[in-house]
Amino acid sequence: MSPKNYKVRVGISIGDFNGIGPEIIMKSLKDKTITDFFTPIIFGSGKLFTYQKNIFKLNLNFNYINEASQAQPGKLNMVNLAKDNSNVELGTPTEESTHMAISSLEAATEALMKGEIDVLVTAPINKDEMMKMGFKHAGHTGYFEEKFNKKGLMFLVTDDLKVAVSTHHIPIVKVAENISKEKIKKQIRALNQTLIEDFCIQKPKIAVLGLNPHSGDGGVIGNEEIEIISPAIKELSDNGILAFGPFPADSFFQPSKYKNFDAVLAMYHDQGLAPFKTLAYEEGVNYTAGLPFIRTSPDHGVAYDIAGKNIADEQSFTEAIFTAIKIFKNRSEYNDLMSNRMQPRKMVVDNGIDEDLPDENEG
Ligand SMILES: NC(=O)C1=CN([C@@H]2O[C@H](COP(=O)(O)OP(=O)(O)OC[C@H]3O[C@@H](n4cnc5c(N)ncnc54)[C@H](O)[C@@H]3O)[C@@H](O)[C@H]2O)C=CC1
Ligand SMILES: NCC(=O)COP(=O)(O)O
Repeated sequence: MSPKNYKVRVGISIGDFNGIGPEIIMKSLKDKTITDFFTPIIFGSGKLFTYQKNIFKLNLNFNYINEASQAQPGKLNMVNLAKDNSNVELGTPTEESTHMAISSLEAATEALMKGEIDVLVTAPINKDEMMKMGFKHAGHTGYFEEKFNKKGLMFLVTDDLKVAVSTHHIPIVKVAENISKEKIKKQIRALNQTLIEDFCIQKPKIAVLGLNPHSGDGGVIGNEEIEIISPAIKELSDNGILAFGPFPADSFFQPSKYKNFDAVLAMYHDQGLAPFKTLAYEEGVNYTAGLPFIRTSPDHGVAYDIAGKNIADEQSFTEAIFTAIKIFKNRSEYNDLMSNRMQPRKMVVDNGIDEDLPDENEG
């Protein structure tokens, strides 16, 4: 078990440095007492951050290191991935900034897998530019799934509202064919498990949204609710998981409804993220649940339109850091609790996050 005063080592990948990544990272770390709470380890470049900290008039001092294992508590550690000057063109992605985004993510992920950092917080990337440079995934989620050989669940969280999405970054025309009873069952189990293990909610109540308008209206506007979603919910609730629905998505996000549940499973990206970002934008955190390692990020993108203007709000990034730390501590406590249980009472915990979920058909 980590002692109570253990300072979690928070790895930070910098994303596209021509977006708002470095600005929100530095603003999140600007308070001199921040290292009392955790040990930051940025995978970036000293010269790049020195240049940008002057633009944003921030007074930070970094401890430059060659690898994460050299990080020191009490300091703003920076793994210096590039010794030369970087050409900064705030507001425009370049080959150089995209290349650095990939290097930073890869170095941070390696450190995470080697145990040199405890959690990873990723600053926003430009998926399109990364894919043009050979990166295989339309986002971090797919990248981590491949790296960790496990299906993750895109889970957007605040204290009050938690929304997961059944399909991730795929075209809308592919959504229906990527929804299945088995997949939804596994995702609800995964959601149930992450709520217990990572968020300390003992008996989570989970709402599931329908796919079609009015949840299909008895089948006249689509059959996925009748054939796929309702049977999945029924099987799980027969087995003790508190899953409810399918609810029509258009009216679900009234406070009097969503506040009755600990989390929501939406069927596709914008069905879940549009209401989430409307209700919880500043403090929203994107957490990739169900993986063996902890990764969070802010709930926004590279924001090229405001890069360099010194108006980017760092709150979501700060929340991403503290959410990752909280999950790390909750998970450690949960694991301690489970491993200390007396043998006869030990349950086999089906975390429901089987590796055999079919890949989303992105093409
Ligand atoms: N985790 C990640 O790596 C994510 C990456 N993206 C990528 O970002 C790029 C741009 O995506 P958009 O849809 O334009 O979303 P965006 O989040 O970058 O921007 C949407 C609007 O929100 C504003 N905004 C975003 N973050 C802000 C902040 N911290 N403070 C103040 N205003 C903020 C922007 O100025 C813009 O007007 C795309 O390439 C997308 O793939 C988008 C979401 C997450
Ligand atoms: N809309 C969420 C998003 O784009 C972030 O995705 P990912 O990079 O976490 O896969």
